[in-house]
Order: sequence, then structure tokens, then C-alpha cells
Amino acid sequence: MIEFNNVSKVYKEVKALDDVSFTVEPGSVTGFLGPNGAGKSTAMRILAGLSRPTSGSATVLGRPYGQLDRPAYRVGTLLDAGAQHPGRTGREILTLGAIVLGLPRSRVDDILDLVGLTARQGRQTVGGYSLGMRQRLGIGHALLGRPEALILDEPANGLDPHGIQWMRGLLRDLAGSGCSVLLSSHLLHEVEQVADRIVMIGRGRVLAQGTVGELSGSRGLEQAFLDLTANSGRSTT
Ligand SMILES: Nc1ncnc2c1ncn2[C@@H]1O[C@H](COP(=O)(O)OP(=O)(O)OP(=O)(O)O)[C@@H](O)[C@H]1O
Repeated sequence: MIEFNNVSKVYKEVKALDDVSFTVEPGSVTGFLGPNGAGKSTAMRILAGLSRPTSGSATVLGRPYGQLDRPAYRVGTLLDAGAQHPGRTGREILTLGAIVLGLPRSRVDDILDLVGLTARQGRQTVGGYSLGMRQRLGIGHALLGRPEALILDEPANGLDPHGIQWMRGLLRDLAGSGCSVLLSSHLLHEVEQVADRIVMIGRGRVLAQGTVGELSGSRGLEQAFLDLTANSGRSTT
């Protein structure tokens, strides 16, 4: 279970999150949608213990991330696929993660296989990876410890159609085994296909939440998004 309870986050001049509340049930995928600057990454960073809310609380598996026992086994995160060191190989990054978690090296091969990176790609440095390959590696890293909850910030960015189809199957399988999945994306068609529920935010506020069917109705998710967020873009000037 993932829970946001009245979470607000204020930076100096910006209210990035304003009284955000929603839950992600075990065994389900929730699509987290909103225009650029809506507050999605801020919310996910708070959930992953990388930033503190100004007020309210965000919990994963019943506790704030920072209070979980052995969190890397229980919560998988992919917040920035570009964050890995470009001079390390994919295999080295997964091996380091496996060592930290006390997992056998065989887990690295299993994960490379799971995310569709070949042995040769595993030996390449990440600096030479395409964005889609980095996403696959990042998803693999998040899955090393067989987590019960997954926090994925735009994991489908850069994936080709095969990759997107693969990720859809993977997330549905994980949800099928009881995982709570929170997924942000701008790929509305993709979210429509993979998510059970949608939370839509704009300018830090929850604009709507419900099942995909409830939000889309007959107009489809893209039109629902455009209607609901019509006045919710943040000024970039
Ligand atoms: N460290 C920070 N300091 C000041 N303002 C910040 C900081 N991080 C985010 N913000 C602001 O908070 C708001 C929400 O940003 P956030 O990155 O959470 O949006 P987002 O929904 O993830 O956007 P995108 O879809 O473009 O990734 C924006 O106005 C952003 O400028």
C-alpha cells in the first residue's frame, strides 16, 4: 500500500504540492498524470524519502520510507534513469546493487534477462546506452530485491513499442503478484492500457482520481486529461 495523506510541499516561491491525498492498493497499478511542473516528481521524491513534505505524510508499506526496515528489499524506485554513473557497465551497476542487498550474483543474470538486456549490453558502459536501455537497467535495478511496492517516474520514456509492450506485461505481472505500483507518465495511451486507477494532478492539487473507466468515460483518457488540466499548466516565465 502507498498512501499520501494531505501532503503539501512548499519551495520558496512555489507550492509544488497542495494537500495531496490518494492511495495505491496492493495488487494494482496507479497512473500518476499531470502537465509539466504539476508536482509528480516532487510527490514521488517525498514518497521515496528524498525530500520532506512541508506538511502531511506519505507512506509506503505503512511507514514513511525512512522508517522502513531494509527498504531496498521492499520498495523499488526509478526516479531518474540518467542518474547512473556513465562509466560503469550495466552489469557492474546491478552487481553493486546485488552486493548491497546480499543477493547472489545469479540475480544479476536473472535481472538482465528479465529487462531484455543482452549479456553484451550488460558489459557496455552506461554512457553508451540509449535512453530505452537506461530505462530497462533502471527498472531492473528497482526490481533487484523483489519489492512489494514500486515507484516509477516516467519509466516508459525512450522505450520503443516493443519495450512499452514489455513494460506493460511486466507491470501487470508485478501487480498480479501483489505489488503496489505508482507510475508517472505523459504517455496517456500507455497508462490507459496498464493502469487500474488514475490520479491526475495540476499545479500541485489532485484534479481527479478514480478508475481508468471513471476518468475516461466515453471521451478517452487523453481528452479527459486535456479537459481536466486545461488551466493547470504552470507559467514557465
Ligand atoms: N528543488 C526545487 N526547488 C524549487 N522548486 C522546485 C524544486 N523541485 C521542483 N520545483 C518546482 O515544483 C513544481 C513541481 O515540479 P515537479 O518536478 O514535481 O513537476 P512534474 O509534475 O514532475 O513535472 P514534469 O512532468 O515536467 O516532470 C515546479 O513548479 C518546479 O519548478
